[in-house]
Order: sequence, then C-alpha cells, then structure tokens
Amino acid sequence: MQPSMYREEITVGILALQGAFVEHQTMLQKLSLKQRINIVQVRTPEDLAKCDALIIPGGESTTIALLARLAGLLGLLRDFVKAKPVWGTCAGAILLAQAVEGTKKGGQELLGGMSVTVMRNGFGSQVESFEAPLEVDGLRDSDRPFHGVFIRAPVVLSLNPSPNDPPIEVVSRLSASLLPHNQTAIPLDVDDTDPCDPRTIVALRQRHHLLTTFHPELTKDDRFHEYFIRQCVLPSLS
Ligand SMILES: NC(=O)CC[C@H](N)C(=O)O
Repeated sequence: MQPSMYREEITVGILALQGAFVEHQTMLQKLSLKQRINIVQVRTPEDLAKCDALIIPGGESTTIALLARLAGLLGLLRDFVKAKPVWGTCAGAILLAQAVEGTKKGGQELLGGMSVTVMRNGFGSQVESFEAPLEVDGLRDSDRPFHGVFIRAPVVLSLNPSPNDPPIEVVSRLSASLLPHNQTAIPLDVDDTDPCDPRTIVALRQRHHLLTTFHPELTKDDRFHEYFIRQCVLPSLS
C-alpha cells in the first residue's frame, strides 16, 4: 500500500443500519482535504470490504448490533475494528467499548476495540439530553469550543488499557466552567475539577480509534470529521 501522503483517495464507510448515518455522510462530503474521500454506506460484507476506515453513528446500540448480526456483519465488524480505524459516536461509542454497564438482562453485543467501560444512558433519559461547549485537544482552530450535543449519551466509567494495549489519549472532557451562565451544572454528579475522574471524558482516542459520546454530525462544524481523517485514518494508511 502507498504511504498516506501519496494516497489520493480514501474510502470511508459509514455503518448505515440505523441511526444518524446520513448526517455523517453530509459532514464528510463537506470536508476539503487533499485526499478525495469516497463514502460507502455499509450494509453488507461487500460494502465493508471496500473501506479503509469506518464510522459507527449514533442511534440505538442494541438495534445496530442486532441488525449487524442479521446482516452477517457482526464478526466482520469485529475483525475490521482489530485492523482499521473506527470512529464511534454515541451508540457507536458504546459498540466500540470493551464493556458496557446499564444494559437490560441478557446484555448487549459489542465490537470492542477500545479499552474502556461505558454506561449506556449514563447522563439520564432523553429529557436529560443536553448541549455543552467543549474544549478539544488537536482540533483545527482549537481555541474555538466545539458544540457538544449529548442525546442519551453514554458515560465513560473507566479506562482499562492493559500493558500491551495502545495508550489512550483523552481528547475532550466536560467542564462546568465552559457552560453558559444560565446552565449551572453538567447533568452528572461528578467533580469536574477532578482531572482524573473518567466520567467527565467525552472524547478519547486509542491509536486509530476515536470515541465521542456526543454527536459532531449534528452540528455544522466539520472539525471532528477532519480530526478523524487526519489523526486516525491517514496515519493508518502509511
Ligand atoms: N444518541 C445515541 O446514540 C443514544 C445511544 C443510546 N442511548 C444507546 O444506548 O444506544
């Protein structure tokens, strides 16, 4: 394979079984990068085989897992995660986690790939969905906060990399100090001044995998999509 700097085209798949996949596609189409981005809506093993990288959208993680099994994709997605960059947003983030809490009896099928434990709906139910400005390390124009949209979002409970796992980089945390004056608290009973509390983490990267508990595709800001391509996808192609 050619080194990334010589790749003129990259093919990014978006798992298109359920959830906000069209919004991710719209965002990728807006990016202006040197490389041309081919976008594939992934519904079959043949679709997945074309992809250099994959985005798993928000939606309902249990439904996405069930539909992936029915489509004969579950095992192939697990293999894909072991080999290529994947970004999970919200429900997609849950699927990328190694372990999940807060599922009903019988549990939930995951893809794994990131050494984290998350709690489904950890911020509460639909009515407790919220928006918050975020400081994000490594984004273009990073002085400008990113608008985080949290819809029945998962909470990161712990980071559990074993010694042989790639290190985890925290990309963004919730911070009450960034909230507008009329929104006094983040809807989570944590001390956001404790820099080590994993429950304030809302974006993290582990080698070429990216996890965001919020929805960058529901904004007009393409900086996270650019971040995924630049920080996760292009380095994996070299
Ligand atoms: N906005 C979302 O993706 C919500 C995720 C949903 N709570 C789940 O468990 O899958």
